[in-house]
Amino acid sequence: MADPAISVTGVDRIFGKSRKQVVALKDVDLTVAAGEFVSLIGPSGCGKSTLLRLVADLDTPTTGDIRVFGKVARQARLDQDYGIAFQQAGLLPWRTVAGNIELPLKLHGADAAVRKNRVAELIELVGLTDFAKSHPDQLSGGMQQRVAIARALAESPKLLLMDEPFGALDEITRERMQNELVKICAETGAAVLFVTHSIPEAVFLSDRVVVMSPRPGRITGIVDVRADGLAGAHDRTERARDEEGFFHAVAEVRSLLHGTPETATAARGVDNR
Ligand SMILES: Nc1ncnc2c1ncn2[C@@H]1O[C@H](COP(=O)(O)OP(=O)(O)OP(=O)(O)O)[C@@H](O)[C@H]1O
Repeated sequence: MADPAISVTGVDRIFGKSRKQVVALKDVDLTVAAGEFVSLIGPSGCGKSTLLRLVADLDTPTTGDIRVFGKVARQARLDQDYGIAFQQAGLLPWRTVAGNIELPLKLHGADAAVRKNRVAELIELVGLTDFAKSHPDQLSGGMQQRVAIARALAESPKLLLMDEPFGALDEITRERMQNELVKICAETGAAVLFVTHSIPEAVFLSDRVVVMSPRPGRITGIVDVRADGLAGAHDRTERARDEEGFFHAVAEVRSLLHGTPETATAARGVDNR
């Protein structure tokens, strides 16, 4: 069987020493299958970003093991096995839309013709063909975020790590971006680990929603949205937002977040394949 996109085994992350110590993550085990969309949700400070940073090898666990497509996290980073998109689009203001998307390809030595074709493909994928020559300050927040997503996809990663990429957007733009992300994932087959504070966003986008508790950050339950009758994340359409299964999954995530799991939810909470 193919290696999972991510496997996190027995991970703790403790910051600082002795009395000033912060146990940001404790006993975290999580597997994200190839092509699977998994969201992390939990109160502020529960360690969501820390977990994402560990997977991206921007930080190192105190104990435990992290693999990305079967490789240690550092090797996966060196091999550019994933794309990253964070809340701030982080675009270079002096480069055009095309220039920003092209950057990772340029840094990694792709030749000019390859870069040109790939950038044109990506700009079309995120619907910004008319803005290829614009600069970031000429774009709305949603458009900037689309550029950041295109840039994260530049090297066709089979995994995307996204930390509240739509957190700064208004509700309408946010829903539109969620719909686009579903389409992009269906087209690219990429797995996603996605941090969010929004329950409906997590449910709409994900195959599974991982609920975390604060201090020390642990996984308290996992809601399999497909078990509520929704299509897999790649096949979701706007209509899913009105389905009964959607509301049921939202209620399950909410009850786990508030620490009042229903019996069924608690049973499903240990489902971590
Ligand atoms: N470099 C660091 N040094 C010390 N403590 C840290 C560091 N990074 C994170 N922490 C602590 O670890 C805990 C988890 O932080 P983290 O940013 O992962 O939470 P989060 O769930 O992403 O929060 P939010 O939803 O507010 O973004 C917090 O208590 C935070 O203060």
